[in-house]
Amino acid sequence: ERAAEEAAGREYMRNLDELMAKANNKKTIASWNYESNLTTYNEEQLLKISLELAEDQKEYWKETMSYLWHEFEDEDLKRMFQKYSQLGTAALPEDLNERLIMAINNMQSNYAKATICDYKDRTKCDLHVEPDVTEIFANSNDAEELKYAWVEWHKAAGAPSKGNFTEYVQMDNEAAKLNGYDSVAEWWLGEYEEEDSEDQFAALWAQIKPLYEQIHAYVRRHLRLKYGEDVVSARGPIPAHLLGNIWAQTWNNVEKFTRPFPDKSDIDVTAALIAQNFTALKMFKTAEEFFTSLNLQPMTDTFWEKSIIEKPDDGREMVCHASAWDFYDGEDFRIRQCTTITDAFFKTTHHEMGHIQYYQQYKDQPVVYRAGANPGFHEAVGDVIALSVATPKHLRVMGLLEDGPDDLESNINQLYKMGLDKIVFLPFGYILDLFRYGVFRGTTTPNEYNCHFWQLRESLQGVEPPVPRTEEDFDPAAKYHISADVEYMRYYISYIIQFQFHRTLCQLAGEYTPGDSSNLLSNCDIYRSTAAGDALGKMLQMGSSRPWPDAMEAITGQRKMDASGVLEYFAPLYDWLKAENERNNEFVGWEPSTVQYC
Ligand SMILES: C=C(C[SeH])C(=O)N1CCC[C@H]1C(=O)O
Ligand SMILES: [Zn+2]
Repeated sequence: ERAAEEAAGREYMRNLDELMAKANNKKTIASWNYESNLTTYNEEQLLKISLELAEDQKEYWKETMSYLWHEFEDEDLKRMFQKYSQLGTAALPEDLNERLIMAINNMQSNYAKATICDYKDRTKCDLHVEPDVTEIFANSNDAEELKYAWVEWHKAAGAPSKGNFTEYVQMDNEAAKLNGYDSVAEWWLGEYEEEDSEDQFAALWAQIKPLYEQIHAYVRRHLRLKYGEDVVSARGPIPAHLLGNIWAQTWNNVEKFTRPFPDKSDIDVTAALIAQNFTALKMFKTAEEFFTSLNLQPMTDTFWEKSIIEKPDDGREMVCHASAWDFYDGEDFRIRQCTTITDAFFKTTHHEMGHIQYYQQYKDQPVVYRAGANPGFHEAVGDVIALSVATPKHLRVMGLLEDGPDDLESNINQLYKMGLDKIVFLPFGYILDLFRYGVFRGTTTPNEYNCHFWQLRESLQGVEPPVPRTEEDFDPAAKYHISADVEYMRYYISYIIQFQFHRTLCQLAGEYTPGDSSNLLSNCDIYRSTAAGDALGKMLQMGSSRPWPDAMEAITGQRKMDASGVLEYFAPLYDWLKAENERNNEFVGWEPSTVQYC
């Protein structure tokens, strides 16, 4: 009797999966069209298709739940039914689902359309976050201009979304409850499939914090030397507008005036890319060639046909924030990014192509398994490749860096440059969803959003706003992922596990042996290693068919996420920073901010 039920269930699953592939394809096309051209028509189309699909999903769900799938013997079949038993936002009554979709669309389009005026020419008011505000933070050394741009961007992109954000929280929490969760926080944490995920995330931060405090103290010293004691205090948090990035999430752009050994050759990849006449297309082709050198997949013909790799100049409003898309038909995969010729975008191109590679590797899985082993895995793939690309050794292979010494000082400079990206990002990656968990759980209410956001920014990241903040401001929405309902813990996890993956792949490539200091992990380049590529590809093919510890074990032999990879990679820098901060009698850590924001 039960065997017959399981057989029927298996047949039902096969049909449902085909139906969902077509439904997902239709919805993804509507999303792509809207985000690529934010017209009212495209928004109406997206809403109509989303609501139709939600009604269909409700019907499928009733049939799915009519099977006694909890008692099935086949673990894999049970896993598929379990995933389909999660209706998601489609569980909402249609009117609430419409309110949720519109709240997110309103925030997303406010963010995409937000502009500020030029500091020097206040009549020029068409500066978007990409590329204009990004460039101001990359290039300006004028603390007043940076403060102006910071305040104007947060006014234009953050404050207007406070109402929509509150509506979104209410609707999304309603959906979470209909899916059996107390709030969206538990829904998002459920994607990591472990009872103690929150404790795991906190334990990872405890491992990393000492390293972060050292690089924070070192950077604060050099900013103090540059901007003066009354702009950057000796023992307080760092003002967020001086760190080379509008969100202060990575500090690469302060590298050029804070390097440990300034007289060593500078690795300015941006200048080299421009000198070598790199175009957006050449960046993409170069990144693709790294993947194929590992015996991984090239991009499909449809990819090259339908991706948008530069901001169209037809004056349309669009979502520029880089994204990679799976259209669930095994052939149509796309990237949309408003590429500019910079080192940052060279990294982003590899990052996005890592998503596409994952999509292609798991394209033969049932639709329900076409996802990362956990969300952090999806964000780590491209970054693992970029860790090899960023080495001086590889940059020389690509002719982007002339020959230079491989001595300790150059190595510390290189590690410092990587640390401004990878170590610095970790507290930022951690706090964005610590904030939203509090909001979804109701421990952060709408009249204290900004206060709680900045309390987290100060306590974990050691940064403070450049000017006082009030609850008229809503600074979280000035960050894309908050305005676009994109979970963020995935990046925090990625920046930790990518070093676990890198360490294993480097050993498979014969580029690294633990304990052998003649081949540093930070100088490993897995380029052309099919042994590394095959191991990575095998893990990617699993998609989300198994709990993520199985995927982690498949590639690293471990079943745990831990920061040992990060700490091993940056060990020489950690030692150097500790000695340097001691030598300068630098205060490590930060005292409470004197800026009013609660
Ligand atoms: C490149 C993407 C698209 Se998935 C991105 O959002 N990233 C990649 C690094 C962290 C995060 C960010 O920009 O905030
Ligand atoms: Zn990504």
